[in-house]
Order: sequence, then C-alpha cells, then structure tokens
Amino acid sequence: MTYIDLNYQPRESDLLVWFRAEPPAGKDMKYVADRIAEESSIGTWTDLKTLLPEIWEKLRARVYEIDEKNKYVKIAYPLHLFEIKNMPAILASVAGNVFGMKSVEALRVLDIRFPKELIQGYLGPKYGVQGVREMTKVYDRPFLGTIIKPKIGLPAKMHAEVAYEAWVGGLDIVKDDENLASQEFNRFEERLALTLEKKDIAEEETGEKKIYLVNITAPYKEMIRRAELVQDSGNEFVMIDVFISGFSAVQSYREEGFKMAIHAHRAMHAAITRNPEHGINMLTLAKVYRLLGVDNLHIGTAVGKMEGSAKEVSEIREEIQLENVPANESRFEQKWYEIKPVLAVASGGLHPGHVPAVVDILGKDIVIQAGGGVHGHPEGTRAGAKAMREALEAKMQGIPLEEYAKEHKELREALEKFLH
Ligand SMILES: O=C(COP(=O)(O)O)[C@H](O)[C@H](O)COP(=O)(O)O
Ligand SMILES: [Mg+2]
Repeated sequence: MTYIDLNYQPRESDLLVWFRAEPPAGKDMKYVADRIAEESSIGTWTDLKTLLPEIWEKLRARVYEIDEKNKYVKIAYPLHLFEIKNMPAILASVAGNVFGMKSVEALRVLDIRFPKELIQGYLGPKYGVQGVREMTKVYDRPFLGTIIKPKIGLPAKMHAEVAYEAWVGGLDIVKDDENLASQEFNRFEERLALTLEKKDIAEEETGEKKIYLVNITAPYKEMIRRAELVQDSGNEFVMIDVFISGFSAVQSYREEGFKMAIHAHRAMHAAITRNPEHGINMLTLAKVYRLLGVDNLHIGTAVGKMEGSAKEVSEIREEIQLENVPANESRFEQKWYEIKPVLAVASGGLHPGHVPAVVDILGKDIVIQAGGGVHGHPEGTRAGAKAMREALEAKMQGIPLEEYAKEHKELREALEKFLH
C-alpha cells in the first residue's frame, strides 16, 4: 500500500499541500512522502483491518510530485476528507501530527492551495483594503500608525494622552500593544473610554478620521464581552492576537458578526514560521487568516527589527491582496474568488527613515506602523508622528528624505537620531 501516485493529476477540487521534507538517516524522499501522506489523511504506522477499500479509494491523500533536489513533496487531498467550515480540523489533518513523527526528520509547510468549494465556506475580511479606505477616506497613500509605547505600563489616562498626541501629530492609527490587556494599571474599560474621548477631539482638530485598534485578546468569552463593549462604544476596529488566540477563536469571532474590522497581530507566529526547515511559513498562515476574515494583518517589514526578507514579505503581501495569485517556484496558484484583499501591516523596528523602502517593497495598500520610531523621537510623540507623516509626504512626492528634512524639523531630528 502506498500513497505515492506520481501519475495522479490533482483535481480542481483537491486541497493541495506543498511540503519540504527531510528524511531521517538511511531513508529516502519516497519513504518520507509516503509517511506524511499516510498520517495526514487516513492512515497510521501499520496497515489496518478497519481501513475498508472504499475508504482507501475515496479518501486517501496522493503524493503526486517529489522533487529530490529541493526535498519538495506535493500532496493532493480529496475535499471529502474535510469538514469544510472547520479550519482547526483541516489543519489538524494536513499540519498536525506530521510535524512530530520520527519518520520525518524535519518538515515545513510551504503552501496550501485551497479549492473553490472550501473558500466558499469562509467569510474572508468584512472590510479589507477598500473597506478601510472608505472608512477613513484615505485613498491615495499608505496608512500611518503607531503602537503606544512603553508596550505596557502606562496608566489608561496617559495611554489616551499619548494616543491623542500621535493622532494630532499626523498618524491615522493608534494601536494597543499585543500584551496590553486589562492589567490593574490600565483597565480595558477605562482605556477604551478615555482613548475614544481623545480620538473624538483629535478628529475634530485635524478634520481627519482616526482609528483606534483596541486589543480584545483574552479567553474567548471575555474577548466577546470586550468586543460587545467596543461595538457599543462605536469604535470601528478591534485588535486580536490571532495566532495566540487560535484558529478556532478567530474563525468563531469572525462568524459572530460584529461590526468592527479586525486588526490581526501575529505575536508567537515565529515559533512555527521562523525555522526555514521546520514548521509552517508565514505565507500559509496569512492565507488561513485571509480566509478566516481579518482586515489587517502583520506580515513583516523586510527592513525593521523582525526577520523576513523583502522577497518573502512581498510574496505574503501578494497572497493576501491579489484576486489571483500566480504560481512560482515555491507557491501554488491560488484563486480567491469573492474573498476580499487584506490590508498588509508593516511593523517592527520602523522609523521615518524606513518609510521610502517599505513603500518601495510593499506598495500603497499597507499600514506603516512605528512604536519606538515615534515615541523615541527626541521631541516626543507628537513630533515623532509629524516626522512619520513628513517622511511619507516626501516619499509620495518623490523627494529624498534628507532633502525634505532640510525644511522639516521633526523629520530632520528623527533622521539624526535614528540614522546616524
Ligand atoms: O510593537 C510592535 C512594534 O514596535 P516597534 O515599532 O517599537 O518596533 C509590534 O508588536 C511588532 O510589529 C510585531 O512584529 P510583526 O509586525 O513582525 O509581527
Ligand atoms: Mg508589539
């Protein structure tokens, strides 16, 4: 019995997984491919009296391609193998036990190609790129945002004041940090109320729409309670640590039907995305989050403090924004049908000096977020926000930053501190 069928032509309706697999000492690629297909579909370590021929015929996975040089294995799974609207269970098959088997030395999921019938079972983003642009009336440039710093520690009142400074300085978006929840020094309810008061004032003073990404990450019931508070407050967005909260929570939350858009922070993703030989890459996770329905997603910066090359980050950007993603040497073709594009978030170690490079790599449908790069400005948050806005103005007008900085004090001070 083998799951290898190199003559098999995958059907449009199959779910395809592209693995990179490392065979254990003394074993070859065929062996390892067979073990992966077996464990991730219907089999186990020995043959079974209970594995009826019709199950074998209908539900087994098929290894349809093995690339010895790159150690790639491509496997097709019949859609009947899955409960379509159950993402956690789908991942339990194709990206579950397989990572821990002794018969596989190391294993990486490089891509999952979702078929149309599966995609139709998911909501995708409620707003996505276009929806967030309509919400804010910002159509012709990237969004600018900040994460309040210190990441935790500020009392709610100061948090709101720092948010105000960032908004009036010129940023569109203020975000809680991923580990700010409802600590004793900064309770969720108080932070929400005070920050929204300041948001109203900032909107009035600037004539611009401002966005507050309030972190509702918590055990699920509490997360929903906080989402209800946010909905009642009229705020347009929530933030969720999607990887930490889990696929079940993210799918369920989106299906609850709240009005707010979802900003997805990916804290902890690197525990499974970082090692190039093992785990699941960010591209695959990003596809899952697009399907589940987040509106904004952190994808890396290529230039800041977090890992991720320019090629990798721009491929993730394409994957979450294009309607039809073309295949290349390490990804499948993917059609997204009715699923909206996600706003990509570049964040982590950024400051005004990075703005031109981030726009060159990722384009305009992004949020450029800087925490330290705003609140670390020598003159404080408002000047830091102004410097970010000036950097973006310079980029949009095609003027080199150093030149624009001659006439723009805040940008000049930022570049002096962060670049020299
Ligand atoms: O708080 C920050 C960035 O702060 P700062 O601007 O001070 O570095 C975010 O949590 C990181 O962006 C996460 O990384 P990623 O976006 O790669 O998931
Ligand atoms: Mg953070």
